[in-house]
Amino acid sequence: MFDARFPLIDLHRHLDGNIRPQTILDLGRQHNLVLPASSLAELIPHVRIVENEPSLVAFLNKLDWGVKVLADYDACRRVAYENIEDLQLAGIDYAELRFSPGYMAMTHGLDPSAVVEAVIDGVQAGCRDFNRQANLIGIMSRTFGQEACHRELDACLAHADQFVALDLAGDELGFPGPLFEAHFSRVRDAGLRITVHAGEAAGANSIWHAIRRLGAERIGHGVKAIEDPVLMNYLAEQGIGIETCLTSNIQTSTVPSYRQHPVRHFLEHGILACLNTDDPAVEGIELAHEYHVAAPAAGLTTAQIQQLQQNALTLAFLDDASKRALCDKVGQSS
Ligand SMILES: O=c1[nH]cnc2c1ncn2[C@@H]1O[C@H](CO)[C@@H](O)[C@H]1O
Ligand SMILES: [Zn+2]
Repeated sequence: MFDARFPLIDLHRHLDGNIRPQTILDLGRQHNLVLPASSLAELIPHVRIVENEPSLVAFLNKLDWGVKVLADYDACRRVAYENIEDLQLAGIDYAELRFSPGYMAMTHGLDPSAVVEAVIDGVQAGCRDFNRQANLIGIMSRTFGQEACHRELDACLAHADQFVALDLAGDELGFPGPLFEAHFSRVRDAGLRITVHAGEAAGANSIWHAIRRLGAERIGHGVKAIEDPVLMNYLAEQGIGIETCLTSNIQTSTVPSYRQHPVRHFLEHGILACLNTDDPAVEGIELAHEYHVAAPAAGLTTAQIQQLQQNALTLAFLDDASKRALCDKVGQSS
């Protein structure tokens, strides 16, 4: 369904939502941690969605074992490195990998700034070894409150030159955008780009707030934009991107079925929507599934699916020269 002559891009992919079940087992053994299971088959239901969850928060619980095994900085480096190998295995040419250093540091009392360093190190080694291109987006996990998010932001801004953007993720209903205005003012002062998870669990107002008060240029999920025609026009006119994650939206019960997903309306309205994974290991999918299975099931034509692929390049936090270089590299190898 996607065009192999054009770069395959994942702009919304949580590095800490993509920790391999086998790695969870390995790290658990290595550090003598108590896990809910000792075999892969028994572990899977604890770390992967096997049945759609009733809510976003229920879905997010499935990410927890992945970070609970991050007992030291080597473990953080390893999962970052494996994330790049996964890009190669999935045929993804360019990804923006996002992670929450505070969430990764939390269980074993690691220093979030040193977690950032370990992730950068693993990503750089992976990009060399697997001939991939990736940029990093720092996440503030709203679920742990304003103070924790300031500390996460400190850790990211201490390595500001290694990030292209900052994001806000986690429990959108429990911790709404207005709690994080001061944080994003710091992000803007640092000259970083901004994408925000909004309109996933909460409504269209959460998207308006992310754009107007937080400075979002892209919106993660943005499903609820469909409820507000004025917002739909605004997104199209301003070229604000929607990072759509179809399977994730089903698994969190944000939308009842692929067929009822608003992505078709976004495209028909001229909104720059693109297709992404979200948390591939937890969801049990890869980007190819979203293009080949989920997008057709959402009622998209081949032309619309290729539009999604092009929109990802338009929306990437890359300069024009890097975008051209990426196209040239893919064009030459296909
Ligand atoms: O689909 C999602 N919606 C909102 N937050 C998410 C989603 N997937 C992961 N995270 C959140 O991102 C951080 C880890 O990168 C965690 O806070 C996790 O809960
Ligand atoms: Zn996400």
